[in-house]
Amino acid sequence: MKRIALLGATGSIGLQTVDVIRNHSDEFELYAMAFGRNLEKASPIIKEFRPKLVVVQDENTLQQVKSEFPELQVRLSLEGMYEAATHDQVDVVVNAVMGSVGLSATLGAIEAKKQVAIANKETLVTAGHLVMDAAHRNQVSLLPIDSEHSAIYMCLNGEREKDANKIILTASGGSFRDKTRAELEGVNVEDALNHPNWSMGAKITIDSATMMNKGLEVIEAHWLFDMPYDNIDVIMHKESVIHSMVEFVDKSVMAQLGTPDMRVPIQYALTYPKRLELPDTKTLNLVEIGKLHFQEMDMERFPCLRMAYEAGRQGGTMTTVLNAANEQAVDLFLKGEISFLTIETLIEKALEQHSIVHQPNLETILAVDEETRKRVISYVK
Ligand SMILES: NC(=O)C1=CN([C@@H]2O[C@H](COP(=O)(O)OP(=O)(O)OC[C@H]3O[C@@H](n4cnc5c(N)ncnc54)[C@H](OP(=O)(O)O)[C@@H]3O)[C@@H](O)[C@H]2O)C=CC1
Ligand SMILES: CC(=O)[C@@H](O)[C@H](O)COP(=O)(O)O
Ligand SMILES: [Mn+2]
Repeated sequence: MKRIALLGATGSIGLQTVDVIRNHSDEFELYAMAFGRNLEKASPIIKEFRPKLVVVQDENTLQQVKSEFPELQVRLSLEGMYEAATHDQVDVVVNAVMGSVGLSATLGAIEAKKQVAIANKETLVTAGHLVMDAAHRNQVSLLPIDSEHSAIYMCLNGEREKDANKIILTASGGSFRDKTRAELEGVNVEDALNHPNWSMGAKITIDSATMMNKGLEVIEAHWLFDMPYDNIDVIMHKESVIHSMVEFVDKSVMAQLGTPDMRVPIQYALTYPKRLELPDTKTLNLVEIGKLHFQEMDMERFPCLRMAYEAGRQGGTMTTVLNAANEQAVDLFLKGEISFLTIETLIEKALEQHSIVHQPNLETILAVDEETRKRVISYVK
């Protein structure tokens, strides 16, 4: 029985992880869970699984949980997530919170030598060198949940690291794939949240529409698979059937395919190296699909992807700024305070105005993150 600490339990990945745990209750126990403020979603999970420890984002939510579940141990905020992630009864930490707020829990879990299943890509973008250094020191392997990285992990299974030549990430194109830049002028939040293939949380759905999601995934792949940026390609593949590919030194290419269902990579990260049945997911029917399409990425149409490659190549705190500026700008867009195209303008400005710090420690990363968010707000208020 694996005891799981699930961070971000009320989100899109969190709820699908709960589903996986429910379907394999003989293999997994939900020992601890963290969420923000969504008690409506958290309450039924607590009732069903009776976790030993629950972490919430603020005092008000903490009081509500305590009054509904007086016997529960409830903790607050970042310290609480750290406690859940490092708890001596926990075997596996699933990090499915949104944003760089997940960083200290990831680092804590690694130092505590937990198995870490990571959906929280912002952790790797903001501080990939710290996370990977901790993982190597503690001999902890990070099991990716992000669909592309799970696909790459599967393609590399049993291969020698040095035989992999290139990673090819596929991009769906998001909600505005077929729009020109001029047509993006008038788009609204509702349109942007309408992803063609995946049902996901709001922030990542906007990232997908700006193509920043793929940019973050390029940086995530760089750290997870120790691959230089020049050897990571992105291609447009609108069907999201091929989740990603690896080209080897002999030009053989391995791809991982499946219908878009995040429970597949979530479950694989929990069961690796074995697999378990996933009965209610759709079988891939290539004959029904008929054709798969591929297209080169246009860096002028998708400047967020260009900025992510540039920030990744510059390294140091540039990716911290990229991530924090993006999180802040997307938040402003979701609140209706800026237009869709202003997201990329704000990120570009924050990157231009930042003086890089090389090999930043955790303190510097947290400071740059906070300062960048404030700066982005100051550009519009
Ligand atoms: N959704 C998907 O299919 C995919 C997601 N990912 C990645 O997985 C991560 C999660 O994405 P997704 O599930 O879509 O996001 P959601 O927005 O759906 O969920 C985010 C979760 O994090 C919680 N949360 C947010 N801030 C805090 C905080 N300060 N303290 C505690 N909990 C917090 C939320 O709580 P509450 O709602 O209660 O406030 C919620 O449970 C992201 O990094 C995303 O990029 C990667 C690949 C696919
Ligand atoms: C499901 C998943 O992993 C998302 O990150 C997905 O990749 C979004 O798709 P695009 O960013 O390709 O639109
Ligand atoms: Mn992805």
